[in-house]
Amino acid sequence: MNNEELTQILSDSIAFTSNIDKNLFTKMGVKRGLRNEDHSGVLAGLTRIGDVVGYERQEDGSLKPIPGKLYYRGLDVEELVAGIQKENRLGFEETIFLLLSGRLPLKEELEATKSLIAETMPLNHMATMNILALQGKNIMNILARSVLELYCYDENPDDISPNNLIHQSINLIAKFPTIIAYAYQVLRHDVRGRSLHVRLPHPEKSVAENFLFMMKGPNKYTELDIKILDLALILHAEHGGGNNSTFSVRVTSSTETDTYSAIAAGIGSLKGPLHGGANVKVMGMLEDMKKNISDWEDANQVDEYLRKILRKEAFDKTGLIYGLGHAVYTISDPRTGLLKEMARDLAKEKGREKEFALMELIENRIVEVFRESKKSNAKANVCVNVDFYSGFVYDAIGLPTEVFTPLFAMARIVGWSAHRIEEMNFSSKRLIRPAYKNVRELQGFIPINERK
Ligand SMILES: CC(=O)SCCNC(=O)CCNC(=O)[C@H](O)C(C)(C)COP(=O)(O)OP(=O)(O)OC[C@H]1O[C@@H](n2cnc3c(N)ncnc32)[C@H](O)[C@@H]1OP(=O)(O)O
Ligand SMILES: O=C([O-])CC(=O)C(=O)O
Repeated sequence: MNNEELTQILSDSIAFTSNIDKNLFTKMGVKRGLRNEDHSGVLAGLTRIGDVVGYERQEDGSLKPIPGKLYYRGLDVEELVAGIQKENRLGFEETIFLLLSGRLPLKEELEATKSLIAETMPLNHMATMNILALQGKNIMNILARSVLELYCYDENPDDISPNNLIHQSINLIAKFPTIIAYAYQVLRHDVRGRSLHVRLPHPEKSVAENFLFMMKGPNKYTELDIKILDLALILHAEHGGGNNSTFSVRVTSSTETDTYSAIAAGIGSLKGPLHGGANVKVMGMLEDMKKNISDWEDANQVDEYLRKILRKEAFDKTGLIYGLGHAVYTISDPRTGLLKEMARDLAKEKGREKEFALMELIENRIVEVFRESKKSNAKANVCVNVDFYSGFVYDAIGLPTEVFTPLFAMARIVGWSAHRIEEMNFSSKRLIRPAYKNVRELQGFIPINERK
């Protein structure tokens, strides 16, 4: 038997070995996807960091859908954004302090946070050379490998004292933009044959501006580009303990492993198209739609294309409309509205109003088409999620698709850090170790000469 034949046998066995009847979950009281029958998440922990609210529990136990709310350390994110915008400031560094410390910074604390982050952004020479040498086309993969590489440059990588956890968190938060920008520059050089630019981050610039500077060079971005990137970073920074990547970080951290291993687990999770990878898929879906409908203002054509996706006849044929649906939000994702309003201004500045109007039309049609196509077997409420507009925003500020999901990681590293610190420091902590019910019947050992 050759290797291919053996692989085929093993691959054919998957249909049998992985077949677990959906009804068994209900019968045995096992929560599929750690979700209750009403789609709400099984409570897996307590946190003081983020709160994601999409429904209210009624006295009779049923869920009442409500407009989505997101809180960072008890502060409504819409209020945080409005406060920062009113004072005409950028806010990502303030969000970092808020999420790590639990409160808004005083003026001098904010200034110190900005300086510390900017000063920590540069990579040392060896780390730069090693990251530049990493081969590969996927920047999430390169980011995970780079994070594991940083373990080697840390004198105390396994020290889990609170002080060292903060030190490591700041280091990773500050270095993610640099790693991502350099990884993209290498890709651009290797794959597209363009010059290799390794720009040093500037100690006076914000995270958002430094990222644009390292990606695009001086004078290649506008004030609005910086502002909207900063907003996107604020909005992606944290999403409670239950989102898949943060939960992965918490699960991994509960073994008391090192920071780099735990964060690499989060990156691996976020890369998936059902989670952070959806922003790339949304743009692909939009491009495909633009090619396949003749009139971008015709709601009937938009509806028909969306129906085709749901019938697995269009785009990636998975039957999924990317940027739609959420495990918690029902009526709205509060981040989508905030991003959309700035995206509207951006579309105007960049002359992309026609595309923005198409996105708005899709947003207006998507829920109805979903409901009518899915009928009774889908949950009653769906809304567009944050990934729906984020890809358009990044594209409009001239950032390439390869960095869309890494940008999500560049923000979420803050939430991951806060959750890792909480997971390792709450007084009644326990190793996270749920159970799986085995539903395989027993088999006996058969001597090798008697097997058929
Ligand atoms: C930042 C973020 O991570 S936000 C999420 C980003 N991901 C996406 O945009 C990918 C598209 N969306 C989805 O896949 C889903 O909506 C998820 C995974 C995000 C959330 O799903 P859940 O709330 O768990 O819903 P659930 O998986 O229980 O789905 C219920 C039904 O609706 C369907 N459904 C949910 N979302 C979608 C969608 N976007 N397109 C098509 N069908 C969908 C499911 O296939 C399922 O149908 P079924 O009962 O016939 O099997
Ligand atoms: O909460 C979730 O499941 C996914 C999400 O929106 C996020 O992580 O930002």
